[in-house]
Amino acid sequence: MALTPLRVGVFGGAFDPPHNAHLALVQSALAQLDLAELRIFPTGQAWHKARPLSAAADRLAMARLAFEGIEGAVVDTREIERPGPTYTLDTLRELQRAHPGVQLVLIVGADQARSLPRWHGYEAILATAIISVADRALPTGSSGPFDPGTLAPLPSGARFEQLQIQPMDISATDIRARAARGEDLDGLVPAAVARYIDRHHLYRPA
Ligand SMILES: Nc1ncnc2c1ncn2[C@@H]1O[C@H](COP(=O)(O)OP(=O)(O)OP(=O)(O)O)[C@@H](O)[C@H]1O
Ligand SMILES: O=C(O)c1ccc[n+]([C@@H]2O[C@H](COP(=O)([O-])O)[C@@H](O)[C@H]2O)c1
Repeated sequence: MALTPLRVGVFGGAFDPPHNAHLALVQSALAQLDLAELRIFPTGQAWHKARPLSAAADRLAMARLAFEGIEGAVVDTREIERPGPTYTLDTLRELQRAHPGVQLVLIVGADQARSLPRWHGYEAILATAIISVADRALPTGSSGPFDPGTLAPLPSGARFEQLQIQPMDISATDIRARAARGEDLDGLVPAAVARYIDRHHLYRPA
């Protein structure tokens, strides 16, 4: 009888800063996706983002404050430690080598799911991991469910799962702008992250 492989969740992000929608996503993934654990990867060098990220040490410290109290969630430093541009495929391959036989479940918001064909090694990623997609509220207020059929090309054998979360109109971009104006971040980031941003004067104009 074939044993069902253990499922390990993979959730990456700039986390500049981590916010309450990230937290909801992590909690929903652990509740819904039958994961042995969920590994969270602050990005090293985000080749796909135009703006430079905040220091890795700050993003890592905030990710630890945001996620490490959650049972089953583990903050993983390997993308920050790996030199060169951060490619998710490298992370998936490293995890496969370290934990042969596990089923990797890559968790993304709908915006990132739609951009998957532009990711490095797109077809290999879809051959390696199940993609679990959380809907993301669009800034206009509309929230379109992600449809894998709209991905072109869609490799045969690609597997998708939907992750149910309450759509939350929260983005790190908006939080950085609010912090720059000296506004309160209550309800947008965990309290410990808000204190870290304040103490380290993150996102303030120079
Ligand atoms: N409000 C949200 N709802 C659903 N998914 C989200 C939300 N915010 C971020 N995500 C997902 O979390 C992952 C990491 O996101 P990231 O750290 O880039 O946050 P962000 O808010 O999108 O940041 P930025 O505004 O700086 O681009 C991505 O897969 C993204 O789709
Ligand atoms: O590997 C890639 O080519 C790739 C392209 C775009 C995004 N990603 C990953 O997707 C995750 C979410 O990206 P972002 O921009 O929302 O922080 C993060 O872990 C990125 O490293 C990865």
